Amino acid sequence: MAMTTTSKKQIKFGFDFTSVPDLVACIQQLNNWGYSYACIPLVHAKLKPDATTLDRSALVSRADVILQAETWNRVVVKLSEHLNLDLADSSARDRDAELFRQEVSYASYLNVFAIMFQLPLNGCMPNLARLVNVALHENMFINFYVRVPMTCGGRGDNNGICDSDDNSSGTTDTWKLWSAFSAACDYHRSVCLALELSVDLPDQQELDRWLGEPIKAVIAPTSIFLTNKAGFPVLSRPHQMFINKLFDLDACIFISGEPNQNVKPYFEYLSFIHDSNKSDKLYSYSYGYEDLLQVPLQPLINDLDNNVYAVFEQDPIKYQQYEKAITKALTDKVKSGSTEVLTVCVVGAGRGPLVNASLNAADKSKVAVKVYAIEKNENALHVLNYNNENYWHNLVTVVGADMRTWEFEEKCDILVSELLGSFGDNELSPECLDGAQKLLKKDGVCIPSSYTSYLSPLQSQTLFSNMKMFKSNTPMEYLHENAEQIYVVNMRNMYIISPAQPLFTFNHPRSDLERNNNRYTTLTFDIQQDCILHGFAGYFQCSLIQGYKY
Ligand SMILES: C[S@@+](CC[C@H](N)C(=O)[O-])C[C@H]1O[C@@H](n2cnc3c(N)ncnc32)[C@H](O)[C@@H]1O
Repeated sequence: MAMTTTSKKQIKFGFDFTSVPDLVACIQQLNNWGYSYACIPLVHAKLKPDATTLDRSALVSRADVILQAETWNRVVVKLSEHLNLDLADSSARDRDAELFRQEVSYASYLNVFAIMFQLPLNGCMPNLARLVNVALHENMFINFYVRVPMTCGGRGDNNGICDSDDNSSGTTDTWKLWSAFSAACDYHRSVCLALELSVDLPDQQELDRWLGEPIKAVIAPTSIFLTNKAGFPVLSRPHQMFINKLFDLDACIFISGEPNQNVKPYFEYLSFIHDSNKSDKLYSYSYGYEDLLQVPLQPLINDLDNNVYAVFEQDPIKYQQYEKAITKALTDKVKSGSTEVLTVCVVGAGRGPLVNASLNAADKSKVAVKVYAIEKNENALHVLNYNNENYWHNLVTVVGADMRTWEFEEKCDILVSELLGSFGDNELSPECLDGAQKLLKKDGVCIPSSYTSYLSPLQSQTLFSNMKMFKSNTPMEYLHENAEQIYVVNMRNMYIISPAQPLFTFNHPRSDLERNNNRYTTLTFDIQQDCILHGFAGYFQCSLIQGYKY
């Protein structure tokens, strides 16, 4: 595929042809412009829109052999616009249903990239949804792109289409129409959104809400572009900002306009704004893992392997912050009059990055320390012993034990750990540290000293579909089990419905060790607009030592 390659990711570009008298010439033109994908009507222009014949063998599309199979894989075909599957007249409805079946069947035979159709803006679509479900049931490899204008006046020149006589729902909110349709298709992962951008963008909230939808294609009409002084197409600032967010979703961007105009500059301009968008280091690090659900680790029950430790150790920020926090704790102790050798216990030491941080901190603060590394994973102990001999000059005491039950004659001044899950306490840090607190002197310091989990309501059809399919290919089979599970995920295709609120806070050391760690609370969120609650997004904030957060 001829796609734009940048250090960040590839963008897919295409052109949306309104009619294609000569398909080979059209694909040639596409290549000349540097676009990769073609969006074309499936049915040849020779077939008049009002044709009623069911025998379209000579008319449907073109013989598939005129294009190579891999070229068809880069084609999105548009179903006939005149099909109306929800007509009251049953014979006309049945005729259109048969034409729909034929077109979908032929598109599926061609192995096209996707099948596109317009969502009826009168809100009348139950039979369309039924036929889409039937088609998906019969052919699991097809993808439907449902073309929806982001605002009601956004579909080409058909301004005010929602006000037409057959407007049965009376709604002008195209998001609601899409949402109802997608629910009628049970949020099937092969029913995706082709969002048509409008000249006037809706307000920020509505824009953000679209980002929670499975947008796989974006139709950018040439009419949304402005012309700069040099005569080249440019986008307004709000359009630029929105399209940059769409690039992140990996959607294919289709320019739509007159094919006889020079459309190459549109593609060049969009590539330019994509490349000038400042690159996000973390994003490129996690590229390919967006919206991928993973079950959180349970390092207390399961012993981690070396790959997992290696991933932890790549964190560019965390260990620097720990080193700073341990340095502060050591200097604070010395300032407060302590002259003896200070004892640092690293509990859950893994392969030793926090031991390194402790030794570095001792060097920096010029405080004499005695370091203990406590780890219950017997395999990680080999690495700790190796590091001790080869790098730590045998200055560290390596202990194979569970921190909750280890008997320690002395007490330590500083208890260092990193037992936090993505939601704070979900890897049982509070329970482990409560058990380890007996290792700490009365005036000892815990690093981290506290952490708080945060929660916000979330709309994301993509995450919801991924959740449904997590344990099986049959969405219903494990639905409830899957829905009760928490996941670690790098979220991209989502909309945060309301800002996050703090949930549970844990402090260390605790004065009320007799209290268990069960927590229950209720949060109330202020919701500004209609949306679908698919789940909750959680994260945590941690204070290593007062004044330090990561
Ligand atoms: C999230 S890992 C962090 C490892 C290391 N500190 C790092 O930053 O790479 C947590 C470690 O704590 C260990 N661990 C968990 N619970 C423990 C317990 N109760 N006693 C001792 N070690 C424990 C696990 O085996 C694992 O090595």
